[in-house]
This record gives sequence, C-alpha cells and structure tokens, in this order.
Amino acid sequence: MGSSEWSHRSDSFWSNDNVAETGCLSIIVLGASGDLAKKKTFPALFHLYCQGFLPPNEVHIFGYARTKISDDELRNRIRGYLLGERSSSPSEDVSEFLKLVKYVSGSYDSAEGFQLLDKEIAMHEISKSSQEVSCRRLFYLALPPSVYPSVCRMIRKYCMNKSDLGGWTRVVVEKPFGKDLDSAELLSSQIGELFDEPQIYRIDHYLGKELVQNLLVLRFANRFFLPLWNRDNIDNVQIVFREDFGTEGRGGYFDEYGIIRDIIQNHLLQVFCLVAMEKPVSLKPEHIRDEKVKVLQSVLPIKDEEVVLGQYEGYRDDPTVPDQSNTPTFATVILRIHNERWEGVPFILKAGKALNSRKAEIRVQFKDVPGDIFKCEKQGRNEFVIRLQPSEAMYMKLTVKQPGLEMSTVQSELDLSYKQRYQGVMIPEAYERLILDTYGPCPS
Ligand SMILES: NC(=O)C1=CN([C@@H]2O[C@H](COP(=O)(O)OP(=O)(O)OC[C@H]3O[C@@H](n4cnc5c(N)ncnc54)[C@H](OP(=O)(O)O)[C@@H]3O)[C@@H](O)[C@H]2O)C=CC1
Ligand SMILES: O=C1O[C@H](COP(=O)(O)O)[C@@H](O)[C@H](O)[C@H]1O
Repeated sequence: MGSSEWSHRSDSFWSNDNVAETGCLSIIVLGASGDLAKKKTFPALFHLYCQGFLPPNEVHIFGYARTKISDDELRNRIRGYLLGERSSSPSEDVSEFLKLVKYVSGSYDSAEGFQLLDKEIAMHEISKSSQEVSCRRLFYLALPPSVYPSVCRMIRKYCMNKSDLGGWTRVVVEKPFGKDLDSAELLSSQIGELFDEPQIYRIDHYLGKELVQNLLVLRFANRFFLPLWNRDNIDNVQIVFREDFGTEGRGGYFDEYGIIRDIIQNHLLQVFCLVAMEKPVSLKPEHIRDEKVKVLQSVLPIKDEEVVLGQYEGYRDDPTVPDQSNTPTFATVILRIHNERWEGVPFILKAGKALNSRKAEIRVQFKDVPGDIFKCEKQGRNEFVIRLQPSEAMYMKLTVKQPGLEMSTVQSELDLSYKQRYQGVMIPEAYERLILDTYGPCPS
C-alpha cells in the first residue's frame, strides 16, 4: 500500500481492512533463541518501544523456541543487544521493555507447545483488557524456512485471534523464501492456504536500510545521475557483502541454505534490481515490483566460469555444522543484463562470511574519461560508492594514479539522501504495510 493511501488517516489507527488498531497487541517471536532474534528482531522492537509505538498497557512480547530457558534467561540473552552503539535510550528503558518479554518453550510441529503459547497469549489479553477490546496477534518467524509450513499450520490451528470484538492475526516470514522455484511456490501455496494475502508479510531487511530506500530517489529524482546511469558511462557495478565473522552457532539454519540463498538471492538481488531497473510508473509497491521483475527477466543465464564458490577454513569446526559440509560461505557471480541500458556492463555480486573486513556496499565504477591527460592506470576510476555497512554513507571517489607518482585520491562525502517520511517515520518499502498496519503512524 502506498504512503499516500494512508495520508487520509486521522487520529485512530486502521489496518488495511479497516479494523480499528486498538486493544491488546501480542508480538510472538518464533525462533527467539536464535541469532536474528537477538541481533535484529528484539532490538527493533525495543526501538519501536522507545519511540512510543508499543504502549506497555497494550503490548506483550513472547519468545518461542525449542531451547529450554526461563523468561529471565531469554531476557539476559537479548539485553546486551538492545542498546546499539548509537542508541540514546536510557538503560531504564531496557529494564522496562524486558518486563514485557516472556518465553514459552515448545517444538515447531506439536500441538502442546502451541496450545501452551495460545494459553499464555490469552492470559495476557485478559490481563491487559480493562474493557472489552479487540486483540491483535503478530507472529514473527525468525526461523529457518524449512519449518515455516508446520509453524504456520500450528498458528492457524491453535493460536489465531479469537476475540469476538475483532482484531487480527498476522505472520511475518523471513528470507530466504524456500530454496528454489519449486520450494518457493510450494511454500507460497502452503502459507496461502492458511492465511489471506494481507495477513502475510515477507521481509527482507536490506530494503529497510536508509540508503537502499534512497536508491529510487537517487536514480529517478536526480539530474546528476540520470544521464550517467547507463552503459555509455558505467564500466561495471559491484554489489558486495562481506562479514568478518563466521556462522557462530547458526549452522542449524545456514548449512542447509549457504551464502547464495542467505545473502545473494535476496539482499543483493534486491539491491541489484533497484540499481538496474527502469523507472516505475509510480512508487506503488506493485509498480516497483513490476520493474524489478522486468530487469530480472533480462538477466542472461549465468556462465559457469563467472561463478566462484568457497568455504572458509574452520567453518566445519562449528559444532552446529556437519563435519562433511560442502556448503559455500563465499560466492561471487557476474550478472549480465541483456537490455538497451546495460548491455556489456558486468554486475559483480559478491558475498562472504569470515573475511577480513565487514562491509556491504554498492560500487559503481565509471568509464575512463575520454582524452585523459593524467594517464590514469586502471585504478584511477571515478567511482560512486554507496556504503550500507558498517555505517551508511555515499561518496564519490576519484583516484588518479600516474606512473612514478603518489596516488592521489579525491573523495567527497555526498548528502544526496532524501527521506520518505510519514509523520516523522521512515517508510521502507518492505516494512511500510507492517509498521503502519500494526503500529499505526508515528506519534507526533
Ligand atoms: N541472523 C541474522 O542476522 C538474520 C537472519 N535472517 C533470517 O532469519 C532466519 C533465522 O536465522 P538465524 O536466527 O540467523 O538462524 P539460527 O540458526 O540462529 O536459528 C534460529 C532458531 O531456529 C531454531 N532452529 C535452527 N535450526 C533449526 C532447524 N534446522 N530446524 C528447526 N529449528 C531450527 C533454533 O531454535 P531452537 O533450537 O531453540 O528451537 C534457533 O535458535 C533465517 O531465515 C535467516 O535468513 C534474516 C535477517 C538477518
Ligand atoms: O540476512 C542476513 O543478514 C545478516 C547481515 O545483515 P546486516 O544488516 O548486519 O548486514 C547476515 O549476518 C545473515 O547471515 C543473514 O541471514
């Protein structure tokens, strides 16, 4: 749903099917013992709490996983991740937030666990309802995709919102969405049989990064780049993800999927689409999606000699990784787009774990200047870099390297950013529906 469609909203919050957004909100993080939950989901909920989106009199948060731990053990696991380096929230907020968090242990395919979870949610709903109000239940699947079908079946059977006064039940599913086309289609039909499309949210957190959102503005509202963004001016584009840490106990998920499905197929391809696609008819999600699909359809079959795979030494020492694992933890692939704008320009996608630095960036290298008087070597490219990790930045770089002379680099930070704002809150394309449907507009 486009942001303009929300602009008529007044003081009460409405979901996409016009259900009043009041009453209890239960957020259930399935896979709460895992890496995503501690590094991203709970910290994101904490930030929403600090910004007033999760009023303590309405909200409760449940962690659910097989690991047998107590409420306090879960709280202690996530506590250290809530305050990021740049957080200005006072530590009392952490304690208050953690009081909202409870833990339920159970398996992903048995009735008992989900019946217990339902009971806990219902108790919270009764305790928080001083008057009769509707109830909202949001299930966030911070889990490997292999368990999404059984988890969704269990939610459908045992944990749906039952309030006579309305409300809703929604599920958020993570990437990767299956393993290949067949499994993605199967997953879609399995989840589709259980929930209506407006109840399902498919998340890719790279679309929530500010500079990824700004790519559309940079490309289509900017006269500087507009005439340059093509094969006449651009030599190559590199979209790179590097991490300086390995799987660290995530073998249960990662080993079954590998780096291509973990990073390239989703995060890097989304970025690739935004860099390479044509201008959408409007900013409506379906128009953006249509342009992404077109550019993906223009990608030529990948050549074997343009793919490199690797596994870092020590990967199999992780106790959660099978001893004989052949799963790639590093991959590079060259994508070639067969269309008028990009013919002949390689898009080099690269992702790796346990490398020597942490970095995620888009590097656009321009062609050499005609009639070059500086006798630049190849390193002397004009580059436009969008850095997404570890901190976000955009800069232009012009490096001139003349034989026998020092390398001289001119690097200028750019502030080309433009924030799509809705009452002060950023609206990432992927999170727009989720945030506005679930939490309503940002309090002014
Ligand atoms: N880690 C990250 O930064 C990000 C991860 N994601 C996505 O989140 C999902 C989960 O990833 P992540 O949290 O890193 O992975 P983890 O390996 O940490 O798995 C999460 C939890 O799922 C359970 N689990 C793990 N493997 C299996 C399995 N084979 N079968 C059943 N349950 C299992 C474990 O809980 P228990 O044993 O207690 O039940 C574990 O704590 C993935 O789809 C990933 O793509 C998305 C963005 C970022
Ligand atoms: O989706 C994932 O992303 C993280 C990296 O996210 P970032 O925002 O910190 O760059 C990665 O570690 C993980 O393997 C993957 O599942």
